Amino acid sequence: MKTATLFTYFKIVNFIGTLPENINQIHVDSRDVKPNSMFICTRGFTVDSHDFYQEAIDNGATVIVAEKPLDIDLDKTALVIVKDTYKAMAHIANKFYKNPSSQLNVIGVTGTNGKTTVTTLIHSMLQKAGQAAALSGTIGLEMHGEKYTSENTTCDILTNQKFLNKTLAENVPNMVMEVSSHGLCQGRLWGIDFDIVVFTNLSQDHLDYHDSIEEYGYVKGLLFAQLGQDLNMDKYVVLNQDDPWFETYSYWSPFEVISYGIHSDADFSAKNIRYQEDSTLYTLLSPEGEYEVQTQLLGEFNVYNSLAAIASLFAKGLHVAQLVEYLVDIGPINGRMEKVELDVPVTLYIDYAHTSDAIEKSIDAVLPFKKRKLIFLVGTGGDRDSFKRPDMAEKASVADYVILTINDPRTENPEKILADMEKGMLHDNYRAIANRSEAIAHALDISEPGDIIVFAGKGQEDYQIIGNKKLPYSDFETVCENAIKKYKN
Ligand SMILES: CC(=O)N[C@H]1[C@@H](OP(=O)(O)OP(=O)(O)OC[C@H]2O[C@@H](n3ccc(=O)[nH]c3=O)[C@H](O)[C@@H]2O)O[C@H](CO)[C@@H](O)[C@@H]1O[C@H](C)C(=O)N[C@@H](C)C(=O)N[C@H](CCC(=O)O)C(=O)O
Ligand SMILES: Nc1ncnc2c1ncn2[C@@H]1O[C@H](COP(=O)(O)OP(=O)(O)OP(=O)(O)O)[C@@H](O)[C@H]1O
Repeated sequence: MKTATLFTYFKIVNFIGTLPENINQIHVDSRDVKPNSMFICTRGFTVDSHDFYQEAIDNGATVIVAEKPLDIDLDKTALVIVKDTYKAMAHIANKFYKNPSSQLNVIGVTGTNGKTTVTTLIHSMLQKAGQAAALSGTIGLEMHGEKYTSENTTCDILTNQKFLNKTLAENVPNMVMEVSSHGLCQGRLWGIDFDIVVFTNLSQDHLDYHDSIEEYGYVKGLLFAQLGQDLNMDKYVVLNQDDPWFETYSYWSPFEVISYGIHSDADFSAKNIRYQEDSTLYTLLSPEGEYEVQTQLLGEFNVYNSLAAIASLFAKGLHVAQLVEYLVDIGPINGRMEKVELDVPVTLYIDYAHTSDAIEKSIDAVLPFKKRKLIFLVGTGGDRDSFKRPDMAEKASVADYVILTINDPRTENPEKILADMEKGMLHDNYRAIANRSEAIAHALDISEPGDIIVFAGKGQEDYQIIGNKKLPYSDFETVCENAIKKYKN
């Protein structure tokens, strides 16, 4: 790629040295730089990578993009000074990777809860419709059945553009992306031309990062504004009409809104919902008529998620009758209200609920078929959003017996995390156990045949972060081991 062509549509403060004719790669981490690369310095939350330019040069960088003059040998490396390296990176990456999103059908899903579920449903349905699709989100990146790990739910600018470029190069026409508020706030989505944007819901989360729930809501709304203003494009906004942010988001974009909901007169709505232990049934009212829907996903929240997925693909031109058929065969989403298939006399679910709203919804999902006790194990993470802890415990108090534990302690004192949660408990029928494996063992130990146990907080994750170490850990394995110990010996 001709280096000079990458610096258009933003102002250069100063060019120093001679630009190489071409560069092979672009990097933001000095440790990853390869010969003849561009290294873009950024002011991060923890470090300022303007401090690592020398390492980048030692690794072969021939162009450094920075916000200030740096003391470098200009014979070998050019220095390009810009006002804002994040914005410059969005422009440079977009050009370097050939603006891939403009040639793809990109669907972005945002909201506090349900992003992974909705993106996975859309991805699965597209594939069933014979349309190849790539996926990016909390579970990682996926294309043609191959999975790649990612650091974040919403990747950084370079990773996004690179993956979109690969999607296009491999003739995959669709990209389904989870869009987090951190991603929007940090501009990780800048340069992505979305076609359909979807909103699940908004409730309290991430208030360690956002100043208020209002700011959090406005940041999420950036996704709708990001559809742009070119009305020659076939673009849609898919919104949950039952959510208080519906009205606000509906005027953030000029593109047509397709609504869904249960308690409102939405374009896609669910009536006559029947909750069962292994499936959920409802009548779907849609612009293409009435359909009986059956899904293996449990609970009212998954009725919303399935409506969001169906409405999004209707926006893309697929027929509702077909979408309803595809849905029947889609199994539970990894670690999201997923039943543990074991021949034991208790019913066990692994869930990823880690906000108070998700905990409420998770409990609501199992109450309709509760025969004996409901034991709810709830965890929260260390070093993150301590405000939500009492609320989470309060919502969990609806269960007959609650076990308070920790998802990832990180560097925070475990006793402090548990004490924060205990403040919200509404009854005394609970135990606080910091060690997650011991907490799970206790849940099974006190269980009796006929009980339901929900293990919330870790979902499918295969690690636990203790201190600064990421250690192998699995709720599935721990639950199975203890269930077998209790009921099979
Ligand atoms: C607080 C936060 O959001 N941090 C994000 C931010 O990292 P940062 O600014 O702290 O990076 P940094 O460590 O200061 O490094 C700055 C730069 O120096 C570079 N560097 C660093 C060291 C070195 O030796 N050489 C070098 O060049 C780094 O590669 C980086 O480019 O930018 C990085 C790249 O985009 C993100 O990976 C990182 O997410 C961290 C890991 C994170 O945990 N973020 C969470 C809060 C988050 O974003 N979560 C949402 C999901 C939320 C949800 O819905 O649950 C998400 O989208 O993942
Ligand atoms: N539509 C919804 N409304 C409320 N709660 C939901 C909804 N969908 C899922 N949940 C709850 O949230 C948990 C996480 O679901 P999911 O992974 O789909 O959300 P997410 O937005 O991707 O979360 P994260 O980005 O933190 O991974 C589920 O296990 C369930 O308890």
